[in-house]
Amino acid sequence: MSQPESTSTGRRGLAVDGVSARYGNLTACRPVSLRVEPGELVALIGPNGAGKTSLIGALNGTVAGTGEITLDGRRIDGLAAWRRVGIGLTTVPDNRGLFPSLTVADNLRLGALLSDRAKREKALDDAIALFPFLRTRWGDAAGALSGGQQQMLAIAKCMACSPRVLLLDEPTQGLAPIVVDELAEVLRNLRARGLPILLVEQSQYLVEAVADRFAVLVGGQIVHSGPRAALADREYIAGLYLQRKQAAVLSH
Ligand SMILES: Nc1ncnc2c1ncn2[C@@H]1O[C@H](COP(=O)(O)OP(=O)(O)OP(=O)(O)O)[C@@H](O)[C@H]1O
Repeated sequence: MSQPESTSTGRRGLAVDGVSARYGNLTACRPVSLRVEPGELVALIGPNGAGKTSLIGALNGTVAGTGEITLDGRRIDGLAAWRRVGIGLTTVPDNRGLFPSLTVADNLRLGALLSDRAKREKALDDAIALFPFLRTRWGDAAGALSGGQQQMLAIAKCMACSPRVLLLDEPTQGLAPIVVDELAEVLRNLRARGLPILLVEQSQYLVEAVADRFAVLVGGQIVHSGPRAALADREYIAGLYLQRKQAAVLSH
């Protein structure tokens, strides 16, 4: 990975320039560039195995990668994963990243641990304010919550880290449509607060409900990007997914 963390462009939000993701000799995602501005929700869609989760991993530092990642003008690609979280790059992983046997309270406290000490209590209070039901489940094991409530807790845990950007990997997995609507409302609310959000999602329903822009990742490459309105051309988007069959999906 490239080293400097100090370069400041003065530009706010998330800037991704030529970021790839690798597992040893396997390239899961070729160099990708994208921007997520403050108050913007960008969706990354694509077929299974396209490299979406791997790209999220390269951004948050849990998967090896190359390229430049800049958050609010600060280069972070040379930093360890935990330091990226401390700076404000937070992820809700596809498995939600909760500790099921710990209480709701302790999951949130763990989330807040990486936020600046002086801001920790306020970050925790803000996270709970977003999801008031959490107070009623404060002492319950996270694993005892419904799937939808666990997803909200996972987002609240990230909010307790005082995020500057939120990465969300397939949050609708296993959720009933009514819960997906609630999730859409939560994401719109976070976006309205100015938080940049990068959403990886298979559900076109959620993407159409919340995204400002989208990009299609196929075979580890962005093959198309556009405003939300362009998603209406479902036949075209579906055709892009099919390119997967023709593309050399992974290079070794
Ligand atoms: N830990 C790993 N080690 C080796 N290869 C991996 C690993 N994780 C993913 N891959 C490979 O990288 C490629 C991209 O996978 P990835 O999970 O990033 O795709 P995806 O677009 O998120 O797919 P899905 O929507 O099914 O989660 C796949 O071919 C996958 O087999």
